[in-house]
Amino acid sequence: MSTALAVEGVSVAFGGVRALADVTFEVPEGQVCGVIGPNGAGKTTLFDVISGLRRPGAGRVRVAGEDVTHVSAVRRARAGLRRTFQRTQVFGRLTVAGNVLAAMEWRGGGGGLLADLAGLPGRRALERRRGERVDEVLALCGLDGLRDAYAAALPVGARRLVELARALADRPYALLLDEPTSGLDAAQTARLREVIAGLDTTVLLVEHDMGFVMDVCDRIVVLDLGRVIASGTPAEVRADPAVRAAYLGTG
Ligand SMILES: Nc1ncnc2c1ncn2[C@@H]1O[C@H](COP(=O)(O)OP(=O)(O)OP(=O)(O)O)[C@@H](O)[C@H]1O
Repeated sequence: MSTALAVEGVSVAFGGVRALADVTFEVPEGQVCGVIGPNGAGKTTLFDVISGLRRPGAGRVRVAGEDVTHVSAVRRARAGLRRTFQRTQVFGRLTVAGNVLAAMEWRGGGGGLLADLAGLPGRRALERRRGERVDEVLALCGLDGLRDAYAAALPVGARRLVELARALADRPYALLLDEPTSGLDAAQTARLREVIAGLDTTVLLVEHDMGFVMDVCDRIVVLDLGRVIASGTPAEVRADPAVRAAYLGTG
């Protein structure tokens, strides 16, 4: 199995605070990996480093074997590394379907104004394919009933699913999900679990809901004070005394 994401000896310091200290782990292609740890453990900083929003003081990030440590966040996203945020980022003035369509169009390839004017057959075929993909992704995320609703009017749980649909729209290589269940009700959480289980995309997720993490993840990395204190299958991590002490306070 090849490695989709690799974090190698990554360190980040904010003044005297070591947010990440020599963090190393890998996520094999197609696997779902959870990152857990108490508040301030460094989870958000790790996501910022992997997605390219923050340069590490030391270490490397590889995506599909390529060293992307010095590649911008936008170029990483264009290459198929997608991220959702703790605070949802959707276009409130667009409908749910419009949001998903916009996520497919931002990469370009539509042919631009000239192609629009000429109404090229290729462009029409492309639009039809995109329309079909929008429908597919909305159905996958349980949003078909909200297709024409404006994103701004939606409750937070539905907005989160719109963000997920946007991230999935053009079949990303890898997905980083930041607290994906926060704001979701039980039915939406169950749907999210199904969506993640059905993906063949590599997923790295930060999540506080332990039941969810244990359920959906193939492997889990545990951070505490910027260090990896354990990693392994959910069962291994659950049984690890260091994890119980640091994270669950039951050591
Ligand atoms: N921009 C910043 N400036 C200074 N310190 C920061 C900054 N961002 C994070 N830190 C510190 O780095 C450490 C790791 O923070 P980070 O937000 O990555 O943790 P986290 O695991 O995501 O926490 P939470 O679960 O609360 O979101 C914390 O001690 C935090 O206070």
